Amino acid sequence: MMPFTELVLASHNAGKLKELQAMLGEHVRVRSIGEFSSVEPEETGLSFVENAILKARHAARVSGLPALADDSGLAVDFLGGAPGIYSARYADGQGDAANNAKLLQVLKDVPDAERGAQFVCALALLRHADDPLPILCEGLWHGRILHAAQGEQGFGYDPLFWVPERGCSSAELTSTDKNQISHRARAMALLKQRLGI
Ligand SMILES: O=c1nc[nH]c2c1ncn2[C@H]1C[C@H](O)[C@@H](COP(=O)(O)OP(=O)(O)OP(=O)(O)O)O1
Ligand SMILES: [Mg+2]
Repeated sequence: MMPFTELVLASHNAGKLKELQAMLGEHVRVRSIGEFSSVEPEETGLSFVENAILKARHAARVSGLPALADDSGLAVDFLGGAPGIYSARYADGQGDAANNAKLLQVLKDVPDAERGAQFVCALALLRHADDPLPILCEGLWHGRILHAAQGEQGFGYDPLFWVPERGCSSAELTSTDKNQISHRARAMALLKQRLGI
């Protein structure tokens, strides 16, 4: 049984919000943090989990509702896991296109066999701002970094992420397909188990 009827999604990323809403919308009334605040808390944590908790805590505090946050990113093997928790800030806050251009440039001479990468997603659910025991779930999605952007769907690094099990980039998947196999989908499946929904 779902322990509450309404929750706030603590993300300012439209692509993420759409995916989370699609995965959760039939179970609970989903609100967006944008309805309550436009302030984005600084992501000062040193792990996905810490950042997810601090975003959820902020959202729970300003909304008075249970809050779910997603902290995610791309970990590239050749780069020792970078950009990782700094994925959104990889090109110094210039946005997705600049992040993607930088990644392609950095990996320019790296052969296919060394272009392995994983998307990482940490979800944190706080029942209230002072919840001492957040529910934490994570998901990984293994793939490879392409040599050029491919596809128009999704957001962020999707056009650069080759999905071996589908033989296309993540930006060439339909949203329905991506939402069944992605890092976020895996983390969400665990969260649903925890919530009994
Ligand atoms: O499925 C994905 N497909 C493509 N790219 C993705 C995905 N999932 C995370 N990413 C990238 C986007 C961003 O560069 C970083 C997340 O950063 P992250 O701080 O968690 O999110 P954000 O700043 O965009 O929004 P917010 O913090 O308000 O939730 O990883
Ligand atoms: Mg962020």
